[in-house]
Amino acid sequence: TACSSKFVLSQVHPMWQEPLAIPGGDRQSPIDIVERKSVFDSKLKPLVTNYDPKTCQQIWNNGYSFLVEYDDTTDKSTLKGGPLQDQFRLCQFHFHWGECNSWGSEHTVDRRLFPAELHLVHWNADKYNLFEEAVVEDNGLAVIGVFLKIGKRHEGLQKLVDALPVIRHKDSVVEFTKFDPACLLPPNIDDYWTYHGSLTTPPLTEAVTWIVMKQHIEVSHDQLAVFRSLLFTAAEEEVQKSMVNNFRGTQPLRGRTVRSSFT
Ligand SMILES: CCc1cc2c(cc1OS(N)(=O)=O)CC[C@@H]1[C@@H]2CC[C@]2(C)[C@@H](O)CC[C@@H]12
Ligand SMILES: [Zn+2]
Repeated sequence: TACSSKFVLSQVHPMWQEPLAIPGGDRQSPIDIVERKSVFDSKLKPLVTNYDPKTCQQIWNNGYSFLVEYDDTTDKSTLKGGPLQDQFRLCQFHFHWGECNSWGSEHTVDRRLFPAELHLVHWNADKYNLFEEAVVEDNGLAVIGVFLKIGKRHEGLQKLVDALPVIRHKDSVVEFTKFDPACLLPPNIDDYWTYHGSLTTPPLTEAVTWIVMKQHIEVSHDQLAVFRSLLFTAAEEEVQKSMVNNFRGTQPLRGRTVRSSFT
């Protein structure tokens, strides 16, 4: 299968065609984070997350990943500090993963790939009124990235894993409540890399302050296997396609500096 060690990752085609022209194009994500080239910035503050599980609303398969969506009409689930000047509201989190454990993450660290990557998407509620407004602004979005590794079962993730079979097909949605996304963060969120980039799925807008955690979290092989049981395709389509390899390849750094909050 494609997962045998001799298979070359470059032959894995992401599920959507890269557009020819990209808005701006010199601040695209994801990137390869070269540890020894990242610059320690002592002015970077600790990240402050304040998530209210009661704002968790639903989980849906959007045909690219599955998104756990939060009520972002008030300041109940917020992110501030770190590299951020303003307060951001959590609107959704989702994951990217591979067809096997050899690849699946979007960012890489010294070219190292992880089996999956979690993205917690926030928008700047101090400056804008809606996610859709912020998504086209330089300082509009902040996304926390967390790498996943295969290891012991993640107890907090299991409630999410149990909901996935109900949303197997594209455009399916199910109510999902009282989930605290803080349980998906690693123990130490003070060590991270940060840089200016873009969304990694259309509209690919260059609106994101990326905050990539140095520490990963562990999930079990069986938990990640349930991610792979999802489908890109809608129920009525005759050919069903497994939702795997839903990651974008790394993009040119174009002179950007990656800062680190740790030495
Ligand atoms: C799952 C990857 C995904 C989906 C979406 C975004 C971003 C996403 O991943 S990423 N890696 O953070 O770029 C930002 C735009 C979002 C979209 C989900 C659907 C929307 C919320 C639309 O309803 C309007 C804006 C859209
Ligand atoms: Zn993402």
